[in-house]
Amino acid sequence: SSVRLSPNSLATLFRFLKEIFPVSSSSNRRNAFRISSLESFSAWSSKRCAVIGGSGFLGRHLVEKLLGKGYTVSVFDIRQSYELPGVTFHQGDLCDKQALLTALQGVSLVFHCASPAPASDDKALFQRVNIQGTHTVLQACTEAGVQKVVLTSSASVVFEGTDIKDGREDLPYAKKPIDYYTETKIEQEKLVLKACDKEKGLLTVAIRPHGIFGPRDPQLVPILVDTARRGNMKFIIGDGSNLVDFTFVDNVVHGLILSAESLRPESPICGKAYHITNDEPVRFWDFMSDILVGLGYAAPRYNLPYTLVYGLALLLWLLSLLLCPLVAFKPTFTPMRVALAGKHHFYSCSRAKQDMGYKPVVGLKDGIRRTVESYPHLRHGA
Ligand SMILES: NC(=O)C1=CN([C@@H]2O[C@H](COP(=O)(O)OP(=O)(O)OC[C@H]3O[C@@H](n4cnc5c(N)ncnc54)[C@H](O)[C@@H]3O)[C@@H](O)[C@H]2O)C=CC1
Ligand SMILES: CC(C)=CCC[C@@H](C)[C@H]1CC[C@H]2C3=C(CC[C@]12C)[C@@]1(C)CCC(=O)C[C@@H]1CC3
Repeated sequence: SSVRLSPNSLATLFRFLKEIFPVSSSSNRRNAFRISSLESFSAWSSKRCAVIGGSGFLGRHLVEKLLGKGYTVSVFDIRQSYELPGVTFHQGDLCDKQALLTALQGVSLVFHCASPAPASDDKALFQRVNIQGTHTVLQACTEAGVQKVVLTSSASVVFEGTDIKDGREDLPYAKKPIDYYTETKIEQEKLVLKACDKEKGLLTVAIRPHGIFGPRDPQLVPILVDTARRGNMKFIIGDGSNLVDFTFVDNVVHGLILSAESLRPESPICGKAYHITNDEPVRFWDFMSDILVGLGYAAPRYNLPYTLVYGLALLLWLLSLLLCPLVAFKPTFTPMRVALAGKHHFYSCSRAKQDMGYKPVVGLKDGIRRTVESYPHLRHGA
């Protein structure tokens, strides 16, 4: 028979050993070496983590999974959207280093999942939170002795509004990002990957999901249903054949935890970016139709030329900018959404498969079914 030690019991064992064998710096070098090896081992295997942005859609799914896997979780967010036994909430702005330092005490692993919503399109806010804020997060992690940082980046960092088919991570960052959100996600990812420093003991990795959907998602399904309820979901932009990645939230959570657990000084994933998708590109309009029909709405049927819709969206966007001091209106079909709806954008996750053994845990059909079932209040006629 064999004895199994969990990482937590190893950490306890380490504290015990340290107490009974106090190490003096010069007298017992061999012991010091043993103890420091144990210390590093215990730190690497520690299950104390913090989720920045843990009140959000992805963050909350991540927190729930981490708890199920035996992690001790602290959430840091500007708002508290739920309560869960075993989770400590720290309400604060990630640009505030002191507030972060309090939340990061004793934490060895940080998941950074916070960002303003892409729809806000607020340049100053994106710059403050995604760029300056991430800089502050990295400083706080270094000061608090955090060993691993896992960033939720986005596959969109390489998307410029033109087709991407089976895009790999070595594609260059978008030179003309489609919006401020993407522009600042690029800078954020660069900052986090550059901070990876084995000598200083901080390891970082960036996970790039694409089109996350699932229960409690505040944007994809709600925006889609709102558009359908206003009678604007009759048209297909382009010929409807463009393939896109939509990623069920559980698969993103799986990729995030897998990357955290693979992040070690000798691992090939240090300082790198990884696409995490469902690995099942789907026609954008088939995916939208499955969700709409599942919720009792009609699927879009009439095709409109891509360039016409894009041109109109651009015009409306410019008008909204010009008129914003007089009337506040937000067009549903922004140029960014038209590009996302009418172009191919799907990504290869073979690097994640190879370096960390990633494989989606929920298939697309199953993910769509679970998502539709989770929105009874958005059903047609509800
Ligand atoms: N939803 C999607 O399709 C995709 C999302 N992502 C990324 O995934 C991450 C999570 O996104 P979602 O969960 O969808 O968004 P979300 O809006 O549901 O969650 C973001 C969370 O960040 C928090 N937050 C915002 N500003 C903050 C600040 N200054 N200080 C502390 N907390 C702050 C919000 O309160 C919110 O709880 C983001 O980094 C996003 O860029 C990447 C690819 C696709
Ligand atoms: C045509 C229409 C009204 C579609 C409604 C659905 C859209 C709201 C989504 C379709 C693709 C989605 C998407 C994102 C947000 C929601 C959609 C535009 C992101 C921009 C979210 C943040 C990212 O990092 C990239 C995503 C790409 C896909």
